[in-house]
Amino acid sequence: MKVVKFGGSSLASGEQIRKVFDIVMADSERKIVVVSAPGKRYADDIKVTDLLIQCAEAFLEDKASKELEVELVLQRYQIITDELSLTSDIVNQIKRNLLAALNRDQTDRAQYIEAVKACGEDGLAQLVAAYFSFRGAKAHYVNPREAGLIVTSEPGNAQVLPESFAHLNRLKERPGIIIFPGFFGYSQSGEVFTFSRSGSDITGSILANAIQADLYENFTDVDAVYSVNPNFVEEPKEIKELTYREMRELSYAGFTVFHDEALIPAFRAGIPVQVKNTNNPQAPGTRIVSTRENANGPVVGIASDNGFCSLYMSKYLMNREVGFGRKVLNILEDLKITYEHVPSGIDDMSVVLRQDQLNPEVEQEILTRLKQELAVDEVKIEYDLALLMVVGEGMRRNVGTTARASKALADAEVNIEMINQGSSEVSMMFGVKVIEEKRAVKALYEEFFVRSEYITLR
Ligand SMILES: Nc1ncnc2c1ncn2[C@@H]1O[C@H](COP(=O)(O)OP(=O)(O)O)[C@@H](O)[C@H]1O
Ligand SMILES: N[C@@H](CC(=O)OP(=O)(O)O)C(=O)O
Repeated sequence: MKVVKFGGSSLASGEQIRKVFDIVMADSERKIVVVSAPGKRYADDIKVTDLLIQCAEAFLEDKASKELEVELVLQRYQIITDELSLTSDIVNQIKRNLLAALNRDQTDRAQYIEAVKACGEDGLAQLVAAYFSFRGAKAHYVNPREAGLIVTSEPGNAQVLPESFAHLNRLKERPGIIIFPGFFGYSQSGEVFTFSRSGSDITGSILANAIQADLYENFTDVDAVYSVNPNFVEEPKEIKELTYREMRELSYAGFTVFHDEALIPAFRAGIPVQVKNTNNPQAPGTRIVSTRENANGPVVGIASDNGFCSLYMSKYLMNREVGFGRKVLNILEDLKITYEHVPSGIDDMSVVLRQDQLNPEVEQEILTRLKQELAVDEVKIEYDLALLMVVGEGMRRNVGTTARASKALADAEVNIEMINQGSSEVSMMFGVKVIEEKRAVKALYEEFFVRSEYITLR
């Protein structure tokens, strides 16, 4: 049995949904189909989830444009329905559900937005199920509440609760193909909560674990996971096979093609994940597994992400002060700030954070508390950093990878602000200024994928 997830780009139009139908019907093992909300049809298009967020905000603020915002959402479903020659019944049903969410109680703002956001996936799952039936397939929509997908009550950041897996396991006994909306579940008290953005990947992985699927197929709009972001380098090398650890590091560090939290449920059940292209299903794609046999050099991929800052502090004899690091992290915990890395020296320490967690007041509070409570000699925050992650299980066995990476960056005149060879042993992090991000990624790609191939060929 297989679980198949289709991303928003695979469901953005009637033409795309026809491809989805053909893919699912081509393999009778494809039992559960997880769908996202309609995504972008072209570069400047707006995803339905973003339209829904705008819509919820317009209702909360009682803006004059609120009816128009509803129309924009419904239009997307109407166009798809027309393209698939379905009757308007399905759009009327989607409209009723959306209006019910929009007209609900607004006391809890976050909860209100959650309920509206989930309408994107929920409506499209109903539409896709109607289309499959129209084409003569035995398929039906299943709601996550009815199926027992129970999650924590964290708006936009829900986590699956363990009891869900036993409930969802029963889905495999249902006849026909199940069309399941991704991205959200229900709390124990029955309220909708969504996963973090792009979280339909997580739903697919949870379902694959729950039914002990043989494979979790994740269909998107690229032929494979590439060794570097294809928006940075033209026609980058495809990755054939990756381990869960490598993929988790890469997706967390910027490979948006697969959600970083989506690997854990599949990994725990030992289910391989295959990333494939809806627009080119013949392409083999990328397989994510526990152990990898193909060892093509120490590095498998280079990811990058920006929007980070570094909180730097120094204090003479910091190394001898018991509890210094804990006190710094306590201050951040008090302010509910998460951190990414903590590179440190004898007398200094940096904490790398996502900078959207700071504002002038929070920044001032951190600086004041560090000076008053820890008596640091120097403290400063450096903004606009990009983190580059060089990933590969082969790095554990190879000597000199760090030297090669730093030389490549030096040759490209990229100033390295920070290096952290993490304890995971499969990754190495470089901090650079955001303006140098692309140049740095290209230099590393050249070093590990272009130059090394050239050398081997010769
Ligand atoms: N290393 C990478 N390999 C492949 N795609 C990548 C990589 N890094 C970023 N991407 C981007 O991820 C996109 C697919 O993810 P996403 O847009 O979320 O798809 P979906 O709509 O299927 O959920 C690709 O079109 C590509 O631009
Ligand atoms: N529609 C949601 C969830 C999702 O997974 O979308 P996509 O498959 O288009 O990344 C979002 O935009 O966040």
